[in-house]
Amino acid sequence: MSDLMQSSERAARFQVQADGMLFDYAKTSMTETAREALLQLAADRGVAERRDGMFAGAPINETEGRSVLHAALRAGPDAVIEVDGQDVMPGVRDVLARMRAFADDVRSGRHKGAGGPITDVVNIGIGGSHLGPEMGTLALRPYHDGPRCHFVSNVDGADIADCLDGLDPKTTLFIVASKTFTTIETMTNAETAKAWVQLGGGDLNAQFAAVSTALDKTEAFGIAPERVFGFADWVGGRYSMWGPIGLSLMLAIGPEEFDAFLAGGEAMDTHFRTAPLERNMPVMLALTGLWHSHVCGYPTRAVLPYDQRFSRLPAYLQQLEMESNGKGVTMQGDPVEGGSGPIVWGEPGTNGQHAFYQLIHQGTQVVPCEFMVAARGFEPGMDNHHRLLIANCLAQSEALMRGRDIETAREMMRKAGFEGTELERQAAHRVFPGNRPSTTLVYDRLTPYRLGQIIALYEHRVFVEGVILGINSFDQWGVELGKELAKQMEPLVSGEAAPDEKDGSTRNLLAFLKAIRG
Ligand SMILES: O=P(O)(O)OC[C@H]1O[C@H](O)[C@H](O)[C@@H](O)[C@@H]1O
Repeated sequence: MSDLMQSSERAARFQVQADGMLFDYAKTSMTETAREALLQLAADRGVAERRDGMFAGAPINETEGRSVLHAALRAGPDAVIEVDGQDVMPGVRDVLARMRAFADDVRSGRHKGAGGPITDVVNIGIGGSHLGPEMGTLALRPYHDGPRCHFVSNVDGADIADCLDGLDPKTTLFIVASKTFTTIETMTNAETAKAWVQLGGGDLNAQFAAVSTALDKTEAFGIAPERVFGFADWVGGRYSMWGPIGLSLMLAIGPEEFDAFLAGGEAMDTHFRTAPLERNMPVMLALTGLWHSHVCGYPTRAVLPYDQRFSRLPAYLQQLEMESNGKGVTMQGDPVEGGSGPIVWGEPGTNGQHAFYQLIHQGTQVVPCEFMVAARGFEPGMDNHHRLLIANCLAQSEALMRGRDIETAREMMRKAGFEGTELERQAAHRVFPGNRPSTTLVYDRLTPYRLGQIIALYEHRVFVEGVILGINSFDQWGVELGKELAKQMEPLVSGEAAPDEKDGSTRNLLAFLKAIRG
């Protein structure tokens, strides 16, 4: 990598700029020849055609026979997008208008709970009905001017108990967010919330809203139709924060800022649809990812936002990337060539530097790092913090690339007064192999518009990687088996049924638990 960087043109040739953002992939081992081959692969695998099919409403989610149209949720006022010959946009605009009206009512205090204006909103959902709004709400903290927003997802009672502690059952609004409205975690938490509101003298009718594709089920749960916000099955759960699933975010930041978030997403859609592949940010982010995972063979990648408000971005991207591309078979059901998409993990910088960066710098596995940093923060008078943040981000990618050789380490130890074998031993610990790849995404500030751009960037990146690997990025059959077995397991935990059919380990675990639980 250092050799490649000797070329004075490297940095300019290995970057993509789009609408005020810069994606640098110069600190990788990708050569011009490799990039040409990767671009050829993208063309051969039909990335552009598949992309156009997605935006046109073709049923590219073939295993479920569905279109993939989350982009319709952020499409501008003139868009016409057809599914089975029907324009879906009037429906999209209608539900968005209803969300806006509801958000305005709640935020202005016109829509009240039993105890007066809504002070707190609790989004009850999991997976795609949780991670997006939670990540986005944390990311846009400087824009919050609505009720406080909280998120409950885990079936562990600790989650909802800790959330409700200190909230008022007469002024808390619950949004039950579930595409299917059958997810056991969400339904269990929603029932608990219902009982809590009832016990506390709240107004069940006014203090519950629902977001779902299953309108019969929201009605059966007892949520008034005027507070049900529906969406279609062509919006995948992990791609859904742009529509009704984003209601909690809209309540926190207001409809206008939410519009800016949508506009950012749409701007990235336009870029993705129109920029030539070599200057297309999602395409180059995807090709860099595939270079690392499928050519270099690095099994994981770290997402390292130097932006504290992106603290939940790694978790969000874990679902987006691993639930989309963590599959062993192609669309046709054949084994995936070269393996599924990579393991994604990460933490905001600088925190990670004081924890797991040791392995990234000196461990024997190579972890491609995806750095992100804003040029400016939101904290007036704290630019000293922000300068340090940027400096650390840039220093890490430089250190990963340059490393430190044994001669330099020896020299350091000599200066520190070491000699002989002790000098050699101390020097060995101070060697950094270097030649470790990273990319860096730079943006001005984490505004709603930028958030929209960045999330759409990653969505399209996952799409491109999926197309090239031949994977259907829009189903998730791999989550089913565990759910089925959990259903069978519950009566064994409660003691209603005997675990005779289970394996020895599971029987042993159940017996140990039973001995404690009684
Ligand atoms: O929105 P829901 O239907 O409640 O689904 C919530 C989540 O659970 C499922 O098991 C899937 O793994 C996720 O893709 C989904 O986002």
